Amino acid sequence: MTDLKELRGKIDDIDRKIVELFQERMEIVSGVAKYKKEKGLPVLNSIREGELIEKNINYLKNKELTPYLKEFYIKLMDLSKDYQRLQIDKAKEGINVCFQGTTGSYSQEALFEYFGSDATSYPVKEFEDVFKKLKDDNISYGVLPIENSSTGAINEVYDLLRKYGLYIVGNMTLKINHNLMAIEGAKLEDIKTVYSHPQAFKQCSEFLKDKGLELIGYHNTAVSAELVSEKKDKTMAAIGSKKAAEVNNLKIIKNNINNDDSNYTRFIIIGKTLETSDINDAISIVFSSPNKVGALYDSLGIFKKNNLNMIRIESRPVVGKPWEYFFYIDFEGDINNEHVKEAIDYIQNNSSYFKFLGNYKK
Ligand SMILES: O=C(O)C(=O)C[C@]1(C(=O)O)C=C[C@@H](O)C=C1
Repeated sequence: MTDLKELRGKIDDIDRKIVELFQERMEIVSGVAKYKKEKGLPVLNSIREGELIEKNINYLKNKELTPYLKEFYIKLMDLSKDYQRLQIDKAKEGINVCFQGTTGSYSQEALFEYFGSDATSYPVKEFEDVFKKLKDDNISYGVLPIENSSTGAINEVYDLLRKYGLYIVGNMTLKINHNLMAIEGAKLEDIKTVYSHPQAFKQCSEFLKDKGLELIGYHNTAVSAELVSEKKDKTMAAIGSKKAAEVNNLKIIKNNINNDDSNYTRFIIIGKTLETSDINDAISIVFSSPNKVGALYDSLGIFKKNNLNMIRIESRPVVGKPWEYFFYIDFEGDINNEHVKEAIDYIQNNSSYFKFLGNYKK
């Protein structure tokens, strides 16, 4: 009879190999989790599981083991899925993102929409602080509003994108519903002063006009709500999101006061490095053309020549050079595409200033 010790010795040798292979498999599975997270794919793929079980059963020489091997793979892939979910959750938890404003601001709402509610959000006072804060090792990304569908570009953010060597790595659009809010018991007739971001005043100009209200521009809609809540003054109101009213214990006196019901703000996500991925389909650049006949025309023509769809153009003045401009262009494309490279090379070589701002998902 074979010695039990000897058999166990053989099992130990096999197990060591299994552990090595198990570890190797789980490391690959972790890569699959990363890919699935980026593409927004579900962890479970029943078709792949079925195919994998069938294929591996075919490798079996001892067919008596079929149900055992089947069970083994079902359990193995359950563990694989558990591990993938853990990796995805860990990646979300680890993300620290900075935004301008305070709890309840639209930027924070955009941040949670983009990164998920497990992300840790850090508020800062000014737009520029978001850029500065990204120098900290523990902050990975920043979220900033870049344009509104009713009032246009947020110029300060455009200017800051040139000043700092950071990249646009994503963008997201949020529907903005502004509300007039005040402390409990206050009525519309009591309100004399309204605090909010100047952009919000513009977006609610129809509602605000002819009411004799004093409008005081503040850093941010949510900071305005915070102030009104602190002052406990019935004559003061703020304009901001429903969330800002909730977190500051304010009552909404009038909801949806924006001029246009389809009021959207587009936010950009900025990061420290250029992030490339095969799902990225939008590119942002900024350049300034020499002040001579046809220079801008030629630069823009290169997009048509390369069959690239321009989606946005903004201009900002070059301070110190009257009537010279920086042109910000967003166009569809992926940085690895030959036509994109050709267009970018042309603009770079024919501009007095050029900066690549990022390649991200539209
Ligand atoms: O291939 C995949 O899509 C995986 O996620 C890997 C794996 C596996 O462990 O083999 C895990 C979960 C899926 O349901 C299918 C297969």
